[in-house]
Amino acid sequence: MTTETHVLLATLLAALPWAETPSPLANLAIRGITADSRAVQPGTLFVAYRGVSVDGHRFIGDAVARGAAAVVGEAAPEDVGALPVPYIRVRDGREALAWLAAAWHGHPSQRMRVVGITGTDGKTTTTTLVSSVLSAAGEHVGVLTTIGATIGGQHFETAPHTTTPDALELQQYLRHMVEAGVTTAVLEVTSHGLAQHRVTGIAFDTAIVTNITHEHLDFHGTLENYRRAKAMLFEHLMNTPHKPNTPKVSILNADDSSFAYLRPIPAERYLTYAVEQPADVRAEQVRYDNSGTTVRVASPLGTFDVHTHLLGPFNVYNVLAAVAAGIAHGADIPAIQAGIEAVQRVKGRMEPVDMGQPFLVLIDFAHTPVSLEQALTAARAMTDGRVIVVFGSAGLRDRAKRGMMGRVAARLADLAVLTAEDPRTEDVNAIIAEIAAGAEAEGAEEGRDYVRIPDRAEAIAYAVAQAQPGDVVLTCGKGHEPTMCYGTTEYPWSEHDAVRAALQRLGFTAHQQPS
Ligand SMILES: CC(=O)N[C@H]1[C@@H](OP(=O)(O)OP(=O)(O)OC[C@H]2O[C@@H](n3ccc(=O)[nH]c3=O)[C@H](O)[C@@H]2O)O[C@H](CO)[C@@H](O)[C@@H]1O[C@H](C)C(=O)N[C@@H](C)C(=O)N[C@H](CCC(=O)O)C(=O)O
Ligand SMILES: Nc1ncnc2c1ncn2[C@@H]1O[C@H](COP(=O)(O)OP(=O)(O)OP(=O)(O)O)[C@@H](O)[C@H]1O
Repeated sequence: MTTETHVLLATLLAALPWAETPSPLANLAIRGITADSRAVQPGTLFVAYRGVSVDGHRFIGDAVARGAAAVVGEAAPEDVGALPVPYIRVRDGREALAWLAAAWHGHPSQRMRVVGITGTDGKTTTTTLVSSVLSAAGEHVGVLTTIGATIGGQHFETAPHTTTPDALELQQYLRHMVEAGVTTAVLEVTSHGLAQHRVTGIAFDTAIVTNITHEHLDFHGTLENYRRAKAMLFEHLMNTPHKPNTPKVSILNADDSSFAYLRPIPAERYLTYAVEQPADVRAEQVRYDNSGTTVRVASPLGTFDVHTHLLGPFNVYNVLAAVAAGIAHGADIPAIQAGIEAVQRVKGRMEPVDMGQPFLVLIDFAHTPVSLEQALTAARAMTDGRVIVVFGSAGLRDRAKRGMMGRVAARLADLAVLTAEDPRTEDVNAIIAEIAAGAEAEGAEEGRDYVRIPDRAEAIAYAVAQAQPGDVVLTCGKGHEPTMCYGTTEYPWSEHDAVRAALQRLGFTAHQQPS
């Protein structure tokens, strides 16, 4: 990343939270920062770290040959060898990159309020609800989720299959927000992003957790590591600068097992939310009707009703988290109610597709055992008929969850259509076999309770063709995603188009606005 401007190396290094050397480097002009040697241009600061698949230190020579002005790395200088440019050793290259990126962009997170939302399931939905509540309360909100970034009314697509961008890109978004007059940034933050220091250096003011369950253990190794990564968001509260009149607030789900783990992490204010346990923000009563869900909330502001168009009992939790965020930011009851009500749908999350068919079709993003269970339970509550589910499991990701998802589907769906979900370089049939093994362990029988149709468009067509009036068809795991990965290629994909095409094949043609 380079620009016409430059920043002195000393200024950048001063942002590192540990002492860095040397004054002779003070006046070196840096024209850009990158961790990718292929992006180095003359004057760039190259940051080397030990990556997931390759050691970035291997590319120092390449970076220097392309004109790097200086190199930051984790390795001891004697292991790097003699360089014609300054080498600055740091304790952790990724961490250093994050602070350098923040400094390069002028620490934008220190110039607005920043809300971070983490958890296994419900981050995107909660981020959407929180931003709507804060907007209704008069804040100028910038948002970054899996679905993309929204800044000053403009939408930006982010990279496929990623949520939390790399530190340099993320800081660039934050700077853009400041320039666009954003007063509050609401960021969906993943455990990958936390563990890889993509959000390190961001001055978070409010941290929210949805829940912490089984996911991404392929990446983190153990549940303990996964929880530690999530905890980093809460540690960033007190480890980053305070802003005037802005307390550091920790918003926790008192019904979730993460509560005991996250509560000891220091903050200036705690707000808890729950349905079951006592909590600051508590659902006293939940009513479902055709237009959505009404929750009676008992809170420090008093007791009031909020109505959401979102479907599914789990959304009660997402709504409660957003109410708590509103309270933390000083929103009044009407603003909280208006903000929750304003969210009509979240793309690809329990989203109905209505082309006049006599059964319900919902597009959902559930891709974990817990979220699949939640989605199926919610679907079951919407019908006296059958629940038909279409889903797969991603290649090169957490294998343990495949069988677990098969078990969940066998227990909760009347028919499961097992299909592709980004197989990547794995064999789609082998992935489906692992899901099927889980389903069979739960007593499901192929042909009766589940079928295998690897082609996802065909799987969806089959599912809707099986539906009888009153049934619910739920397609899980792709949601909003615009591509599907086979091998190493991302092919265009639209779950919405696939569902609409399947319904058209059955003769349903009523027009629905594209989502
Ligand atoms: C597998 C994985 O975790 N990869 C992440 C990781 O890559 P990495 O930098 O360690 O990659 P590497 O290939 O080992 O390269 C090491 C270093 O060598 C450098 N290099 C490499 C080649 C070269 O010629 N020159 C060179 O300088 C690279 O630029 C890099 O600095 O660190 C990068 C910086 O943080 C991430 O962008 C990248 O995410 C990849 C793109 C990815 O797909 N991540 C997914 C799994 C992800 O993070 N997903 C979550 C959401 C998950 C969910 O909720 O479902 C997300 O937050 O997006
Ligand atoms: N609070 C919740 N608890 C459990 N499941 C949920 C919750 N909220 C949503 N879900 C389920 O998880 C799916 C994904 O929702 P959402 O995109 O909001 O979560 P996410 O954490 O952002 O996921 P990702 O990080 O993969 O984008 C939904 O489609 C729904 O099935």
